Amino acid sequence: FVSWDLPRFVKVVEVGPRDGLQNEKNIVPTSVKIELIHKLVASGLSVVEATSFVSPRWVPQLADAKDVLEGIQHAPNVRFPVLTPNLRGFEAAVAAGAKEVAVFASASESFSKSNINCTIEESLARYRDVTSAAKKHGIRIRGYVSCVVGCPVEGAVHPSKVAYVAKELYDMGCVEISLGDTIGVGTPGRVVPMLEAVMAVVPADKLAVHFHDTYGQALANILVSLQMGIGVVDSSVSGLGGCPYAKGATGNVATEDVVYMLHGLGIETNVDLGKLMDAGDYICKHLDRPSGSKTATALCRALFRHNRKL
Ligand SMILES: CC(C)(COP(=O)([O-])OP(=O)([O-])OC[C@H]1O[C@@H](n2cnc3c(N)ncnc32)[C@H](O)[C@@H]1OP(=O)([O-])[O-])[C@@H](O)C(=O)NCCC(=O)NCCSC(=O)C[C@@](C)(O)CC(=O)[O-]
Repeated sequence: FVSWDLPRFVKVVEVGPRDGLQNEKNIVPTSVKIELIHKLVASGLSVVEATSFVSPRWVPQLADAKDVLEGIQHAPNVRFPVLTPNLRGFEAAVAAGAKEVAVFASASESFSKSNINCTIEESLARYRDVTSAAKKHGIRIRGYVSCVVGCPVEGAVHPSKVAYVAKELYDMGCVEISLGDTIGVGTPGRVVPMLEAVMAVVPADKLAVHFHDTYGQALANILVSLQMGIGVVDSSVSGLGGCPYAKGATGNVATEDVVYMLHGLGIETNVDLGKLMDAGDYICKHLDRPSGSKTATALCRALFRHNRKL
């Protein structure tokens, strides 16, 4: 499966405003979320996952989903998917103007229970209702599979379980399946067999990868995924994030680091790294924390040294 034939273009799906901010201790004001989204769009990103229409009791950080979605300036050729865990979330999202939604299942039974309070089969039944409603409304629907290599409770997850859930989501009408290493334990040694199993049942051009960087393996995992034919990569500006129901998991791989690697490989993204760093700087200043992106940190230091010499 693995080859050096890399894609010429990779679509970067920015998940910072959703995955990045869902785990923040302090509630980020709606206006800051909207400004962050606008800055991310200004950097050239064409898909920015904006928020989640989930229970505010479960994820209070995103209780302002409706206001965020309604407050965004919708630009042509830019998509703003939102997470919907059930029909109720789907209906609220559509009422607020969503044109794309995402459902999220798990390859691990324990994580399904702790994240969405139901079994894998129950979640798939809910998502069949959501996908059929989405088809009626002409809404694009993405499916996530979480815990594709490891689960915070069960440990290693067998590739066959990931393939099963991915195929179910694909068969019910999800047009893209994002494979999430929710706790960031994967290495290329485990990611390759997982992708082989999934690619045997879902075409590579319908897959995306979503790596958290807990063990610093995300870029290596992305590179092998590209070599295996994947052309869509999820990431979070400044490496924000973590899942409230996966203790110890850090943020997604930083978008700045992904873009730097892709450009270094000669792969186009349409993303302007400088403008992306502005977006990262904006949210990090608001959160009062340094960037989780090694690229942003190194480029800022280099710029500082350069300016001191002038
Ligand atoms: C699925 C539920 C709702 C089940 O939650 P539940 O408690 O089993 O369901 P419920 O039907 O009993 O509802 C509980 C309360 O939520 C309300 N409710 C019910 N549905 C909605 C809705 N859509 N929007 C707003 N409110 C809703 C409902 O009305 C009720 O309100 P109350 O009577 O207590 O006032 C809950 O477990 C939930 O919201 N979970 C979401 C958790 C979450 O967002 N986790 C982070 C997602 S990240 C992830 O999954 C991984 C990913 C995608 O990033 C990829 C990766 O990194 O691997």
